[in-house]
Amino acid sequence: MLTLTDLSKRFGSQTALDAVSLSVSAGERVALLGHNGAGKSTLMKLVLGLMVADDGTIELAGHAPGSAVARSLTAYLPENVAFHPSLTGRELIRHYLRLRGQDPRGADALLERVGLGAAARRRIGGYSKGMRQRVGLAQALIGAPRLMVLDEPTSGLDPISRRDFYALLDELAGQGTAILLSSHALSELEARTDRILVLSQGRLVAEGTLAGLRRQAALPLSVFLRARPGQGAALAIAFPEAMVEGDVLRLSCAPPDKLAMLERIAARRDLVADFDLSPPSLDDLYAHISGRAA
Ligand SMILES: Nc1ncnc2c1ncn2[C@@H]1O[C@H](COP(=O)(O)OP(=O)(O)OP(=O)(O)O)[C@@H](O)[C@H]1O
Repeated sequence: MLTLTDLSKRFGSQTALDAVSLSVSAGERVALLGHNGAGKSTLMKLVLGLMVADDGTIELAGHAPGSAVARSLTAYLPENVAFHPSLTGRELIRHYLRLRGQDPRGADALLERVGLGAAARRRIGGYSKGMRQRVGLAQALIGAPRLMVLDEPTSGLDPISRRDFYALLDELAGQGTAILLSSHALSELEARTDRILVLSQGRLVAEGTLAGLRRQAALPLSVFLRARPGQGAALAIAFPEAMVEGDVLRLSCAPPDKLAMLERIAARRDLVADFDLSPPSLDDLYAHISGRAA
């Protein structure tokens, strides 16, 4: 549905994108991750035809970005949606439906779909940030787009609204819509996207599923041991490399050494009352990927 090949964009001496190649298939949910200034918005604006690349090519189902066909296939939700505050949600969506040559009576169903049915007759000026984001999403759903480009769509949404939002994306992807969204937070993308692309200083520095990125990074797991009553000192001697954290011992374990670590713990069941294994957090993983890139 979307193919970028060796895409570069410079602003004066600033390289915003440096030879980025990627693709998004129909029905695929792809997340673009990166720090502030990594190039995410620039990439999206190029895909939408709002800017022209210095080098490289973009194809949307074989069409050039910004062409009439490409525009009709694509929907966009900008990072900061700004709508006229004195219009109601319903008036606004009716307006956009008319602009797209569609029946304005479809507005209520669209607002219902994004959870704004009850607020449809209220003025947007009185909406919360999350509600304005949802109006933006309703607007992006007009015309059943084949490609949705969503710039930090979940910023300002509370956890329940985020969950609802990703459920809606699942539904759209299930109907074959290709989705490219940007985010700062790896932690919110777990199980919600098919592929993650990490941009750093305009370059694509990592690509894969979350599980694949975890495997590539091979970050150590944390192991927490709790001693049997009165056995704390003996346990610390048995695991001399451990750090004492309150009433538990903390060890670090490389992924290939997991089984050996379990055997070692089981061998000291006379000292160990309980243990926990915790994989590296998504924030650790992201810090590792972006740190390595820098
Ligand atoms: N119109 C512009 N003129 C000059 N420089 C720009 C322009 N747009 C973007 N840049 C620069 O290009 C780089 C990438 O910016 P971009 O907005 O694409 O990053 P981003 O990943 O979307 O960041 P954020 O997460 O903060 O939205 C930055 O260094 C930015 O300053």
